[in-house]
Amino acid sequence: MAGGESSEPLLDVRDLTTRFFTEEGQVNAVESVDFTVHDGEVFGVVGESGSGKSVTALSIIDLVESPGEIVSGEVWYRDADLAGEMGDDHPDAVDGDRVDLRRVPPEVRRSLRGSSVSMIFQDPMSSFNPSISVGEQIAEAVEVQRRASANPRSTRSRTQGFGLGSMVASTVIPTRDYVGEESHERAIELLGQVGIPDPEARAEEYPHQYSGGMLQRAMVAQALAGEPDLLIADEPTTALDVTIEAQILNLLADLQDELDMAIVLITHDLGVIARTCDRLGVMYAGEIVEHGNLEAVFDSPAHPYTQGLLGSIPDLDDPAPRLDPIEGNVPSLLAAEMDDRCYFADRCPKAMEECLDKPPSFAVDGAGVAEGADRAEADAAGANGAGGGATAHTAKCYLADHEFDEARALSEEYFDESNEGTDT
Ligand SMILES: Nc1ncnc2c1ncn2[C@@H]1O[C@H](COP(=O)(O)OP(=O)(O)OP(=O)(O)O)[C@@H](O)[C@H]1O
Ligand code: NI
Repeated sequence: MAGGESSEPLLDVRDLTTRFFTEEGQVNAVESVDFTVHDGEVFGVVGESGSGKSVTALSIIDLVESPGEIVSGEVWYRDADLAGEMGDDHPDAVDGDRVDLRRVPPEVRRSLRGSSVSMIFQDPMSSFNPSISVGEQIAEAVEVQRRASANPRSTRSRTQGFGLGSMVASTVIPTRDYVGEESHERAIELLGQVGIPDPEARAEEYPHQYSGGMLQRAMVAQALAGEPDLLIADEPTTALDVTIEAQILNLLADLQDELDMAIVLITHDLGVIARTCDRLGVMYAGEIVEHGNLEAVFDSPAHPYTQGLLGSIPDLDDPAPRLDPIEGNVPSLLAAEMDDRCYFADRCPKAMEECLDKPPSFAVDGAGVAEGADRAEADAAGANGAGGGATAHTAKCYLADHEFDEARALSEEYFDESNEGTDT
């Protein structure tokens, strides 16, 4: 490979599948999800409630809780140092300067949390202890990362070079006595960086003394403590009013620029996607059903679900309208109730007989994937070092690559009849 900046993605998620094994049955929350995130870019994940956005995020950083389980998939993360450390003991987890986080020991995955990949959530209260001052908690996060980066990550050097005691101390949140002055100073600096006025004084305050927007900023500061390369933000502005939302989105954009951090931004709001993202994946029923760069997906959406979502925000400059999605219901993700067909077919105005088979991922015609000599041009045009794969516009929909044929359309009654029992 030529020198210069790596064209390999920072994160490459392949065939990720996560299920919950509940008493009611198996829930297919995330089904064979593929996407990449490149250095310094914002990748958006959009979809209705229950489509699998949060479970996708939690799967990447290995925070899925029982009865959930990641049943298959690869999560390739580019980190040359880590790849070097893992090479001897876990050769199958390493490919060049990338590491499959699914194939390294769990303690190695844990050690990356905060320092390489950080996550912020909709509810900042969930990230803070109400009885400890905000500054103290951010200082703790700084301290934890400081210790973690002072210790080599690999299991071998950990078990050989350090006793079990120091290994535990480095992974458990230190008590306040351990938090050094430097970490406190850094915490105040971070609060200032995320736009908290008078950070020195505000650091002393407790979470309940912060407004929602301020606490959201503080959570961002906490997530930045380990200087991550990738920030996963799950609906970070959903609970906020429009003005504060805009401020937080601007803050994330500034930080991303300043720190050259990549962001995965999860939202159900296409207006937020339009304002912030370079590329996006549209999720429906646990799958990414359309994927491409912002212009491609917004200008020529291929999946009728995406078309429906976009139809519900007629004016992108007016952030007010909420998604009022397509008629019908999000399907049950219980495996026993899922038919082996396009999951959107029963809500789709253009469903055809072909949609009774599960659609593969089609390249949307005329976009993203160029032929022959144009290919190199298309790759070169894919900025940010993104290759053809990253710029490709794809959709899991027969119509992405075929004309709608009235003669093969499924009548509306088709699904009503096959859903008998739900009617009165
Ligand atoms: N702990 C759990 N036990 C069982 N099922 C779960 C659990 N957590 C999530 N699920 C299921 O996984 C599916 C995907 O949920 P997820 O939270 O990822 O959706 P989402 O797209 O983030 O929705 P929202 O916009 O409401 O946050 C849903 O069907 C949900 O019911
Ligand atoms: Ni969610």
